[in-house]
Amino acid sequence: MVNRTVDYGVYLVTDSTPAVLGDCSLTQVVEAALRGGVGIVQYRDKNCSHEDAVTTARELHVLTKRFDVPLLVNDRVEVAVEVGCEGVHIGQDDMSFDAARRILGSEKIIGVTVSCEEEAIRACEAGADYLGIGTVFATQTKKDTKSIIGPSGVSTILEALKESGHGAVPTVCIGGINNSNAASVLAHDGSSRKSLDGLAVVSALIAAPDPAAAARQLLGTVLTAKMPQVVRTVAGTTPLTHNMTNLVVQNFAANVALAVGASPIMANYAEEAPDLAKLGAALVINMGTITPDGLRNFIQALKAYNDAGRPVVFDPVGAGATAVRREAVQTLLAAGHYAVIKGNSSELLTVHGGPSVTERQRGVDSTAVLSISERARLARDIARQHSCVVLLTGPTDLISDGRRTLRVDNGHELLGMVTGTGCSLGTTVSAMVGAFGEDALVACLAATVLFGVAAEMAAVRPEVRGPGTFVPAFIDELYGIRKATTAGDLQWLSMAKVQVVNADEK
Ligand SMILES: Nc1ncnc2c1ncn2[C@@H]1O[C@H](COP(=O)(O)OP(=O)(O)OP(=O)(O)O)[C@@H](O)[C@H]1O
Ligand SMILES: Cc1ncsc1CCO
Repeated sequence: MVNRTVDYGVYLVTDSTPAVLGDCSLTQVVEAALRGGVGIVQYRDKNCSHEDAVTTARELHVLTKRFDVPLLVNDRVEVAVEVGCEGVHIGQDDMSFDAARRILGSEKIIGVTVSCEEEAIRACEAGADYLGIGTVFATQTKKDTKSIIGPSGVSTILEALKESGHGAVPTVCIGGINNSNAASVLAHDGSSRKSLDGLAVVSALIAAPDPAAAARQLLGTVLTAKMPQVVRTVAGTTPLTHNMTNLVVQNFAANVALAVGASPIMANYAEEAPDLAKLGAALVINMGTITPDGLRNFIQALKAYNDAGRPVVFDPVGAGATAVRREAVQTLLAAGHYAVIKGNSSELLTVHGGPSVTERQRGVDSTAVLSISERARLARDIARQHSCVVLLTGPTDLISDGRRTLRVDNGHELLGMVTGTGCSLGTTVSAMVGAFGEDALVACLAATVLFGVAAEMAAVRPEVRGPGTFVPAFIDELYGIRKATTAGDLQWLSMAKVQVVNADEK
């Protein structure tokens, strides 16, 4: 079993046949798809010579390494060995799993195609690193399909995996998935108790006129479909959120945490941090009402959480407003690692720019005027700089882990008229990242969309006449969405406005 985090969200399987690739270059198409957010690539060519397969796989491996994405080879284990790529994918009629494992060793990824419950359970028992479940729909590229299982067949297999204790094995489904049917395939799997980790596609990317755009669209669909799982996990595990936060928002942030199903503790004394981290908490460091004593406590608590391997969310409130805050930001950034850095544009310009930045915030609200693309780039660059997820708030929120960058267009202007909505979003993010550590980007996305949709629902309630009446309605809607999600009602998901963006676009 390999010990690395693989993003199975959008899984590209190559096809070099003229009917699919046309006269395009395979490496160019794969590069575009990687730019669009593909998280894993499988090189599949059943017909070419060993030498040609090795040459192509080597070219692809140079590319995938640049994107820090694993490359697998379909069936041809000897090609994978020669190229030194990250693993193989084998079908039921290919080399046996045990033989492949013996040749490749324990560090390589081995995925297996399965089309029924028995095959799925057998592959998991043998030690498969992930399963490709299919064929979902009949396709031009795979006419030799034993069985077309449809979305309901996928659900049956997922259910069987859960029942047999293999719920943790990652799964993708494959066969005729494209941007028109992806959402419904994922929605179908939502009824099962184990969710798909991603979608494997061939023609939807290889034959797409713009593979990068097609990959972005697919990724947006996959990430959106994962949000209910985050909300359910928080509701089901009641994660502890340890807030070292400002004097203004203590009560509001604690009530928001309760509404989303988390357990808040507002504790500013760092001596408590090791114990709380041991209890599985996630920490929020919010410097809204910073003091010298507060700063010392932040640093000590940050170290305790880093030592315990528990996530920390940094909310550099008012970062650009005063010299004291600008210096505190630098001190806190240098003191340890954050899972998430969140803030408005002014705050994150200061985080990015260091002490010489020209951004001068007038208070805790943002005064920066940046375009959406500038904000996307800012979020992406800070994420890379600090190896974390960045959540840049405002009327449009931008979220990036340095590789995938998303915009969320949910929310309501009343959120900007109430103090502490950004801070309580930080608290919510900590609960979501604390409960759903496998993908902090998805956790941030779920928190942000949940906030935005709850605000939209609250704003249209008849009793809401302004910021004062908005606050209790907003808390009620957060609670309502949590309750609906755990009861299987995902109507709120249709209100989500999520798009994967190209952070390189000027
Ligand atoms: N005009 C707006 N329209 C829609 N949503 C908004 C608007 N302004 C803010 N939001 C939402 O409000 C939340 C908080 O973002 P904001 O940028 O106001 O944080 P902040 O400045 O850190 O707030 P605070 O300092 O009050 O805690 C986010 O979910 C964001 O999407
Ligand atoms: C108004 C205010 N002042 C310091 S922190 C805070 C809460 C919103 O950021």
